[in-house]
Amino acid sequence: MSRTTLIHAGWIIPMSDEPVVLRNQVLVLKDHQIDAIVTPEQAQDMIADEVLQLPNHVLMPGLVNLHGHSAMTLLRGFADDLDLMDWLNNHIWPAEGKHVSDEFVYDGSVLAMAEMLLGGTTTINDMYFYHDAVARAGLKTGMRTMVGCSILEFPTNYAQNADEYISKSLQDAQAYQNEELINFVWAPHAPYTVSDETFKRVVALAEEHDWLIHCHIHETAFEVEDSVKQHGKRPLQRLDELGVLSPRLIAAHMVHTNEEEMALVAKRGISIAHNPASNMKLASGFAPIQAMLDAGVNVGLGTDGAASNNKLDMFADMRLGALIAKGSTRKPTDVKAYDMLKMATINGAKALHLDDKVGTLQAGKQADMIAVDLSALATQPVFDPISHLVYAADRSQVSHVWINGEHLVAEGELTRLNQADLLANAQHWQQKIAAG
Ligand SMILES: CSC[C@H]1O[C@@H](n2cnc3c(O)ncnc32)[C@H](O)[C@@H]1O
Ligand SMILES: [Zn+2]
Repeated sequence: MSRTTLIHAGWIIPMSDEPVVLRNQVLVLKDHQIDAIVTPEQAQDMIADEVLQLPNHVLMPGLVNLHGHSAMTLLRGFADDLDLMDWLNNHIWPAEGKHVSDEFVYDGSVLAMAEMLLGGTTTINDMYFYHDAVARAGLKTGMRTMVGCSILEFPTNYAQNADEYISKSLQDAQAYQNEELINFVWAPHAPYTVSDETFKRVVALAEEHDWLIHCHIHETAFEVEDSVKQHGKRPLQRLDELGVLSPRLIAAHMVHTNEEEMALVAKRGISIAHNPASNMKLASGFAPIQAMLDAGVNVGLGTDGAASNNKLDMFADMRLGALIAKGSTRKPTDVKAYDMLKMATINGAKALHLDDKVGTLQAGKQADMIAVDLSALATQPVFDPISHLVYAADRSQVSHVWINGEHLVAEGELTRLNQADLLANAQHWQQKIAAG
């Protein structure tokens, strides 16, 4: 039987191309889908199973976290104040070698997804090991999950070599073929950990299985310089020659990108996942986001993992991303509030080829949406809700979250998950990891 909910919202921001703010309108939610946006007068004649009054709230599409490693919540605060290669080689990879297992990934991913849901994230583009555990966490929490199947040339607890990463990924994906909210993506880790031969295989497999590709690219100056030493070319050029650059690719970071490369990225139709907090914390540098947008590149927003951010807070990263874009170029008009809001919603959906389903509030789309309560003192008065969402609001102001029409956060509380269980589990892992 079909179920209708009428949501009366103070402001509705559908995230169309131009900044549109609808005042005091009603969104009609029918089962999994957005049915219409109507006036309160039109809504009066409608029969509904539920009516929600959200007079001080913005209703908008859910946030799309375009780059993350969910399970790394269990390593949050484990190694701070280091640059990327020191952090990975001397701290994170040894710790992952000791602790990462199916259980670690499931528990860490559920914790991450709970944190993200409470903060208004409705899609995560993940990249980690033990893909079945990530997919199970997505099903448990109700999060729309892109399960990134990592591939490296060296052994980890999950697999011994590229062949094994690939065969396990294909096997893991089989069980989830009919799950609406779970999709699988190839995730070759980075140009410095994946060989030419494996990249070529990934391109062929992506075409064969119609999967996207998600890869860390040009994250640090060291990565680019080292590639020039090892291969005689910058990573992007190497990947272009290997056929990796296409609209299937989501390039995480692209901090060190020159003008020629931006033009190539635009020409190849690649999307970029910008991770401002992780780039600042690992001291990787400032990605030239406005220049990329000007070049016509689709740029989305990501948190990266909780071990390098250390929050999974898209509101914090929208604010940080918009501020550092201006500070780094000394141009106040760079990455305006609405540009950033697009990055965190529709641009992310486009990168994941999900924009026919989510990313905007439009009739016929799946209902991935959030309500943000602006009645807090910190977001008063309201001249422009778009400004507040990017520059003033906090994730704690997210009051309601729906994914595919399911109400997963209501009045700021998780509806499916028990917070006390999540806390107990996090403490269990803290003790285990601290014991070495
Ligand atoms: C194969 S994906 C998981 C792999 O990536 C590591 N990782 C986490 N954050 C970053 C980053 O910003 N750059 C490069 N690699 C990263 C993570 O620890 C896993 O080993
Ligand atoms: Zn990453």
